[in-house]
Amino acid sequence: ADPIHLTEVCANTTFNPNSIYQSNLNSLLSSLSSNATQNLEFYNTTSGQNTPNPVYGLFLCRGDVTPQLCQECVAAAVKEVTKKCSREKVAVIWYDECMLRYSNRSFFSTVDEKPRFALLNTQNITEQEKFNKLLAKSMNETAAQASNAPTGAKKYGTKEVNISAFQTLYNLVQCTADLSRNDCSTCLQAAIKLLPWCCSGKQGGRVIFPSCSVRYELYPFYRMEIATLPPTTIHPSSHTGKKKISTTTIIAIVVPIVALVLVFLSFCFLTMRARKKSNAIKGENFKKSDQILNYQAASELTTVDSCLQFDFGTIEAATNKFSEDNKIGEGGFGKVYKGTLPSGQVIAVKRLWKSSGQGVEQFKNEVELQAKLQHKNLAGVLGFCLKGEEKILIYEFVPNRSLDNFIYDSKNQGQLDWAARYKIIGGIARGIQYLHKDSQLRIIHRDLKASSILLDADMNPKISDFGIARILEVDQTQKNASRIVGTYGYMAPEYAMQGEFSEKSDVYSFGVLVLEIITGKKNSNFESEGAEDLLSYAWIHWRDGRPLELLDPTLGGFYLIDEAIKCIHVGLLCVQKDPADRPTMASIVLTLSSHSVSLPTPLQPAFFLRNTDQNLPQMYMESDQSTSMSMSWSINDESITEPHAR
Ligand SMILES: Nc1ncnc2c1ncn2[C@@H]1O[C@H](COP(=O)(O)OP(=O)(O)OP(=O)(O)O)[C@@H](O)[C@H]1O
Repeated sequence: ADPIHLTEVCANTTFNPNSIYQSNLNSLLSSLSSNATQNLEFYNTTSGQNTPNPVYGLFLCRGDVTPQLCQECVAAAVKEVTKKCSREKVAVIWYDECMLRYSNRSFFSTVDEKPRFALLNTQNITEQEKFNKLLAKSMNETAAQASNAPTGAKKYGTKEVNISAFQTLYNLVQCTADLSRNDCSTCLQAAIKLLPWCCSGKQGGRVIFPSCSVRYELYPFYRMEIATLPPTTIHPSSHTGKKKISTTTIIAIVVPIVALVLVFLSFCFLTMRARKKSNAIKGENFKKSDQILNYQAASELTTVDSCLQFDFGTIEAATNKFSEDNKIGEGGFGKVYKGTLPSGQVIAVKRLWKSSGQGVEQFKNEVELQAKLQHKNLAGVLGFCLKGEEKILIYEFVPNRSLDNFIYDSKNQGQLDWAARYKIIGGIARGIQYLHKDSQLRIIHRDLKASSILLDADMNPKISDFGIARILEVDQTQKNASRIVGTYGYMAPEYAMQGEFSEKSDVYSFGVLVLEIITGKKNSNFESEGAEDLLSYAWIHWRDGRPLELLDPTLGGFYLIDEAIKCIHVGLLCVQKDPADRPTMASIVLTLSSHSVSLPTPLQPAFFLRNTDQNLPQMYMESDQSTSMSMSWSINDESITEPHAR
């Protein structure tokens, strides 16, 4: 079988064609290829050591692959990396069976945990708690076994553990052979720690670093006969004992396993064929392995710092030194500038206020995770930039400004006819659904509002700031856990009062947005006869059987009645006081896209945060002016623990 390509990362420092670096790299790659034919499974070398631009490189084959497969894998890796990273000085490419990397810096005998990525098997496990314990224990034992080999020896370990009479857990760990015992152990521990993060509750998972990797499955994915041999260079006297154990175990374990594996493989093969088309996987690089292994890319962290980290000088140049002419807005988190990269790509640059004290590593990690979230209705994160205390986020530029510029502005309202508004509502719903359920990270936006919905050239909505609460909060200590990010008029009562946020608090904000989009009225600063806020106003019209009177007069009576009623109905259901009475985003998306869906009757919504309510904590009254802010409050503040919703 052909080697299975997983992914590669090319860093953004480049070399010139026909340079010394290029010729050193060429000889490095040919030396790696030829050493793979010498039956070596690990080889590191430096090319051009006496030139100003040496290149350091290595390959590592998985501990159980045959010399021939190792050789084929390295050859494929050389070919592919030359194509994919043709000008980059630093690259790493991973296959199922091998990895190859090179750099302009010497990385031998050092632990590198980045770039890294994870893959998970989409099947769930039962009895998660018991499984997690078993996995942690067996992984640690396998890691200890592999890292025990001395520097230069093969650092590879596998372990099979019975979960039940019918199920076995298979573990595999490996380090590059140049690592010391301690370094290998450190690297494997770091990778094992990430398993719950990527693959909790799943039947298989792997975390892959340049210096080591770990993987587990409920089926044998490595060659058992080689895998059961201990590392060749250590403890030769223990070979016989181990072999005896394996011989007796083989009879008891391997026979049923082989039968199970055959059943499993036939199942996989059939499933794979059936799903081949529908099983669309995010991330081109993972398609092949996903199809073959029924795998789904998990938060595929192709995260090399240099890929996502922009140089401060580049951003300064792109924004004309953060000039006022380039400033496009200012929000609760910082000023936003339009910028143009040397490649011509237009970007939005958010220069965060300097107040936050979060750690750089966690900031980076969070941005890296979020950069992987890709959806038509999200304003994507492209990267970040750090300098001293400066923290800057870089987004794709969305040209048509934010929704608030259209829905509340009497001059622009007319530009949004009914079809445009319905498309915007549907797009926002799909974007939130993706954040809640479909992305590998479960993200609760916490600050949905008209100004966080940007519009592209075709007036498609793109949700912005979707992970900013996480980016700014990731490293906050638990004692400060009640920090609130949110905006007056859009916050669900339980979130504003008790700091409890969930998917359902986003649903509440979505409901407010829907009502604003169709009425052209703002929930905060609401001015209208007969009601004190937009939600009461909508409810009264609904209750009195006059819902269509709610619609924005600038629509001029042109709308589809069914769609308009559906939007009002959904909007009112979303702003119910009890989160359990609010629909999920998935059911909202379904409702908006179907013709006949029966919905429950809405009750009177939660009326909350009205200017006249004297019982409200003072900070909310203040927040009316600043529209959005991060607020910390004391958990013990009595005024907050009393609910005030009517
Ligand atoms: N990716 C982007 N593309 C184009 N314009 C953007 C982008 N992100 C933000 N903007 C513009 O910058 C303005 C300020 O954005 P920002 O997200 O900082 O604040 P906000 O959403 O208005 O308020 P807050 O941050 O307080 O929630 C927005 O109104 C929008 O017009």
